[in-house]
Amino acid sequence: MTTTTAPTASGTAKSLTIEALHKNYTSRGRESFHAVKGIDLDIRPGELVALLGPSGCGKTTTLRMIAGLETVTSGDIRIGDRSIPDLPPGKRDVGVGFESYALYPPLTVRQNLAYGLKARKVRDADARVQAIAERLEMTDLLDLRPAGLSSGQKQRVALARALIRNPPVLLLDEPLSHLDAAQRQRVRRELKVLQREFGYTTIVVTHDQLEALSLADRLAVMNNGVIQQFGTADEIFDDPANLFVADFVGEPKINLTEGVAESDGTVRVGRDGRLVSAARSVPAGGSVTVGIRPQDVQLAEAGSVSVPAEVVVFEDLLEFGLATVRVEGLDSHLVVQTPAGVVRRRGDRLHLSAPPERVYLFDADSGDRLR
Ligand SMILES: Nc1ncnc2c1ncn2[C@@H]1O[C@H](COP(=O)(O)OP(=O)(O)OP(=O)(O)O)[C@@H](O)[C@H]1O
Repeated sequence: MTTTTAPTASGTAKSLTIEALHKNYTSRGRESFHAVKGIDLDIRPGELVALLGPSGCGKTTTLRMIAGLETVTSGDIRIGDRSIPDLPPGKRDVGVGFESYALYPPLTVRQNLAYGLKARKVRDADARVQAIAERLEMTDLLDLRPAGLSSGQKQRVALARALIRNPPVLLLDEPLSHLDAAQRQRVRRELKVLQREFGYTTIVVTHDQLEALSLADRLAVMNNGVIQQFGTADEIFDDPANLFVADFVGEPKINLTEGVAESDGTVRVGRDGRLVSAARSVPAGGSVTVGIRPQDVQLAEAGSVSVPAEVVVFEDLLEFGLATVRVEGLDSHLVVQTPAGVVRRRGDRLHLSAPPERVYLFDADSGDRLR
């Protein structure tokens, strides 16, 4: 396997490979907790991967194992060809942007940023501090001490500290969560520019999908200590591996409803509705969970294979509209995205359909995708 690519400003970009990684937290007198359950990830040199998942799914634990802040229960982590679980954190070639990573209180931000560089006798340490501070819009913070910083300011300092060493691998845990909206957008863009420029192989942990989509080359969607799907945003959005991924990724949220597979290959939805799905591995008469994204719902002719519905509420969001509709025989409403300028009113009757490859079917018990 090749593990290096073209030289970048930071030297040579390195791959990051994770194999069968497990973490079992054990503490005396307490039940052990299996937080990470066999993760595999193959991250290309210079690639930015977002680790996306709900609170408690094991994202931070995974990052801490790569950084060496947490021991590995089993499995391997390699940077390039080098296996790192037995190396101390300082020898791993990893830049860590964790908020909790303490700054030295008596030193100013400038001194904190320069500290590691000076310890390694880097000659242009002061110039590098100045340069990174300018890129992250934080020159005004350089002469302050950590105790005087807001949480958003601390976050930018943590990011600067991770970047300043030009590490081949960069690990960022919720790097923008405390910034206000405008700042978040600017720092996000700058982070991406720097990451591209210097070729850091990067993992960003986030539970914010917009952040993940805008930053990442590929997303790893995680739940319950397991990677549920690893792919580009389009792959994950267009071809979700299971019910969890379909439900977790996408805004507005996917419609999920119960359905019954018919012998003619259609799926019954509600009392009178039917849809065509491209899924073939569904036994006739079987109960399934049907998933359709609001963006994929189309209007159909009355009498065609479709789902009759009635508008309950319409929201005009300028760039598009959202119609919430009631379907006879379904417990919950469906949401339909409509093009800009199309106005629906309460009581409007519609016939809904969707392209067959966009009508996702999931096993009603396991949530596995039926194809
Ligand atoms: N030191 C520990 N001992 C025991 N259990 C732990 C320990 N640290 C974390 N856990 C548990 O492991 C699970 C995963 O935690 P982790 O912090 O990795 O999740 P996360 O996905 O990063 O969540 P969040 O977004 O809330 O930080 C959680 O259930 C957490 O309670």
